[in-house]
Amino acid sequence: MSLGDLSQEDFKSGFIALIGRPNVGKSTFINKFIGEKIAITSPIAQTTRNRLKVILTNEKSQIIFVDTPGIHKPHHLLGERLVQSAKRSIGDVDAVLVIFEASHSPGRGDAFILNLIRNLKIPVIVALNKWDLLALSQFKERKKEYFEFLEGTNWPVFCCSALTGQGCNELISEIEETLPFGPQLYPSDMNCDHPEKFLIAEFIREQVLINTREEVPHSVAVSIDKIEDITSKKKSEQKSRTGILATICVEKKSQKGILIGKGGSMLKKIGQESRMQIQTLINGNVYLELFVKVVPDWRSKSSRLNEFGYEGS
Ligand SMILES: Nc1nc2c(ncn2[C@@H]2O[C@H](COP(=O)(O)OP(=O)(O)OP(=O)(O)O)[C@@H](O)[C@H]2O)c(=O)[nH]1
Repeated sequence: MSLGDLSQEDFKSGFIALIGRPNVGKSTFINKFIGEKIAITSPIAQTTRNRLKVILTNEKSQIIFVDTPGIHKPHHLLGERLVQSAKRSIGDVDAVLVIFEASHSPGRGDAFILNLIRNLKIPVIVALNKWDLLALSQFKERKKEYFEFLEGTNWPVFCCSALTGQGCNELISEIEETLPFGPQLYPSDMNCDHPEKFLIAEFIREQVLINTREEVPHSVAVSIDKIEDITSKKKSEQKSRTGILATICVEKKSQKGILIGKGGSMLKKIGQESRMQIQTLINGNVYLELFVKVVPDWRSKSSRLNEFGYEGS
């Protein structure tokens, strides 16, 4: 672990918040920038619930990305907390990367975000993401629509794809350029401010979202009950192994049934797929045991939200 040369005068460092409607690709950008999977992504909106800081360090700069939950009109207490959390992030950073989904023309939700950041006193960079979904014949028209939509802002605009990486290097150079001069704030080998336990829970939640689609989504939370070294003492079986016990909490009995699936098939699939991801994260073998518990209405209960780490203001 090493900190950069703090006396280096031309080093740049700072925090940049990723802002955008749910599902625009904020987490996919973060993973692409870092070159490994840290933030969870799924086709279901509002995957990101906690503020995750992801750190990208090189010889010239340290960029600290603050992933935020997608901004939208809230429908319940969890939704309100997510939007509060995203708004709070904007107040604490050196710059904002606002992401729009270029596969659609700008709409009312985008205008809501634009109004939120229009008068900010910090630099704003615009990413028109999912550019890979556009046909060549749409490029010119879509660019024009967004330039009109952003009129009067003077913000730099990048057409890119967080999925393919198109335009991402240019975006990183612009962010580096924008950040203030300052010392390295985190060690060079640290790329995330959340403990592994949190990431493990997020990987399991991601597989629940991907595999159950619309049937369970937002009423799921994962708690990690135990992580222990279960490496066999036998000389012939000396491969290191980590045992993980986790509970998936849902709001309704019917959701528990969906999660377990016929003969336990769904839970088995979720377990197998999240285990693969966790093994890559911790670089070792994993034995994962999952339980499903019904906690009625947890999203509307303040104490439960705090327990799962969704802090209020
Ligand atoms: N085709 C394409 N798909 C993308 C791109 N970026 C993200 N996606 C997909 O869009 C979906 C949402 O991406 P996320 O990164 O989870 O979006 P998010 O903004 O973090 O979502 P929330 O956490 O819900 O706010 C996933 O299925 C991604 O694979 C892109 O550049 N091109």
